[in-house]
Amino acid sequence: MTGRSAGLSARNVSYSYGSKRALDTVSFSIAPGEFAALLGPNGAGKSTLFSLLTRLFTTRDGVIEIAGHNLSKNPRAALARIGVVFQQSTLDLDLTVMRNLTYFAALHGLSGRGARARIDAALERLDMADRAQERARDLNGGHRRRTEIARCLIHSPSVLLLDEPTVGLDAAARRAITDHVHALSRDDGLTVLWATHLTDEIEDSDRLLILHRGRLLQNGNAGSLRGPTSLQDYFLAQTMEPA
Ligand SMILES: Nc1ncnc2c1ncn2[C@@H]1O[C@H](COP(=O)(O)OP(=O)(O)OP(=O)(O)O)[C@@H](O)[C@H]1O
Repeated sequence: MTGRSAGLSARNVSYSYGSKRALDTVSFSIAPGEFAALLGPNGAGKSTLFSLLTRLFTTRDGVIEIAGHNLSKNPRAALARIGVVFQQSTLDLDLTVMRNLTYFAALHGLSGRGARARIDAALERLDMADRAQERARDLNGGHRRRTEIARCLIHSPSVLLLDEPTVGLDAAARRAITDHVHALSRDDGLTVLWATHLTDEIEDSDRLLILHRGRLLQNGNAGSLRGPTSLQDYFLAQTMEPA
């Protein structure tokens, strides 16, 4: 399978740092148009999984497929289909929003009018069009994040990976960003994997993946999994350490 039809999947993926097992036979599959929340406490293995999905690290244990491309056999094609927002901001603070995005477009071989049209569309999608000429340094944290999300759309990826993208933001900015990214999955058919440890960023219709100590404890519809319990209580019950 190729193209937008295949979403994101991991099959029996494991990873160790020396003798420390950080991921243990993790398997899941996220369909196009699906928003999957990867929920786990600190140290669960979320960043390790992101490092494998973006090929910062590689493993021989397990198979990762992105938009139908096997990541270890066909890394170029697979990586071309993902848009990534890392935990740490990677904007150049001295450049304007537009220059940051133009630079990124050029890295993907996009220039001229075609690039400009994609950049304008991406900024519009994140309600950032009127800030295109502002310096990144002058933006608040929420607008910087929205710039980064717009940037990761420019090359028309089919899978978005966001590693705790709301860290350090206030409640209003967090809400704006979670709403924007939910809309990207629902309305544009993007496959989204969103790592977080904050349950209020997750909607009942989302797929919920609970990762704890490197193992995937739950994988299913968030509303069905939590039932009558609040997601926060459900998550705590799943991951509580014995006293
Ligand atoms: N370079 C490393 N060497 C040894 N152990 C590591 C290394 N990086 C991470 N770990 C361990 O692997 C496990 C998973 O870490 P990871 O950073 O993937 O978790 P996380 O869910 O992203 O946590 P956080 O939310 O704190 O970023 C943890 O027990 C962590 O201590």
